[in-house]
Amino acid sequence: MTQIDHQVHSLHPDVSGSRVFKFIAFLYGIAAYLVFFVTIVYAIGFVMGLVVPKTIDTGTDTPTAEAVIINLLLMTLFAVQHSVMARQRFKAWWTRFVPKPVERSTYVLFASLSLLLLFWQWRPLPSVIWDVADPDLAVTLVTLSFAGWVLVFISTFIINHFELFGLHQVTNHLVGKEAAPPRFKTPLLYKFVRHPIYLGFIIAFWAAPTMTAGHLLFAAVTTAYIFVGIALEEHDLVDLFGDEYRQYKQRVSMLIPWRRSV
Ligand SMILES: C[S@@+](CC[C@H](N)C(=O)[O-])C[C@H]1O[C@@H](n2cnc3c(N)ncnc32)[C@H](O)[C@@H]1O
Repeated sequence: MTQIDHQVHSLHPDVSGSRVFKFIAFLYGIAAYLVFFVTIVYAIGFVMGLVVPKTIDTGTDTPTAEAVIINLLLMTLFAVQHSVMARQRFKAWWTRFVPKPVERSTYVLFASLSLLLLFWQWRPLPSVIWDVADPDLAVTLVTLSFAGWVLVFISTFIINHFELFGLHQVTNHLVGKEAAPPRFKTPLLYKFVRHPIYLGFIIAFWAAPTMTAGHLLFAAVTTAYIFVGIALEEHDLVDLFGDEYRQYKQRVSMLIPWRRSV
């Protein structure tokens, strides 16, 4: 290091290890988690058409073609943000600017904000595709949709809820604990399907007693995106865990427990 470099370094010391930074990072992690939590709870109301002021079937009246384009753009924005920011190469690049301990929280925050934008700007397409008349069947579908959301929540805890949403990372950083390297796990539900969280989303989105064109567009595009997301995620998991993950793929089905192929 030259004399000048040394002086510059002394003027701008690395603050990421300081106690103040650790505490601010921790508060940021909590704030990002709270934004995520509000977003996911809102998502349940948005998709199921319950309680929240703006649902998948309400909002500004928009001509059909325009509504489809706006909705597709909103879903594409979420998909691109969510997939690009999850890739190892992107993480390696942007942790040059974003401190590593808050990388996951920042990802969670951006994903939540792009979803909130989607909920806010989503245009309804009210044509009814199906409307279940039988009250028992309608209640069964609503229950199934709730069960899908419950499956999502339970599965996040089974795989590691607090690490998935960044709280684990900022807490470890606060108390000065080294981040553990990622471990391959197949706890409980992961012994039956490789992607219980995504399965929960698919069930929650499709099990609807009244399916409008807008809801159908949402369910179809998100399901297609889930399959793309699975391909990208599994590519990374094979890179990370090698044969252990390859064998898991052969042993355990993707989404449907009794079907090997999916
Ligand atoms: C949003 S979670 C979704 C997990 C899974 N795809 C599911 O649907 O339940 C994505 C994170 O879980 C990690 N992951 C997925 N399966 C895993 C496994 N069997 N063991 C460890 N980590 C896993 C991925 O690397 C990724 O960081």
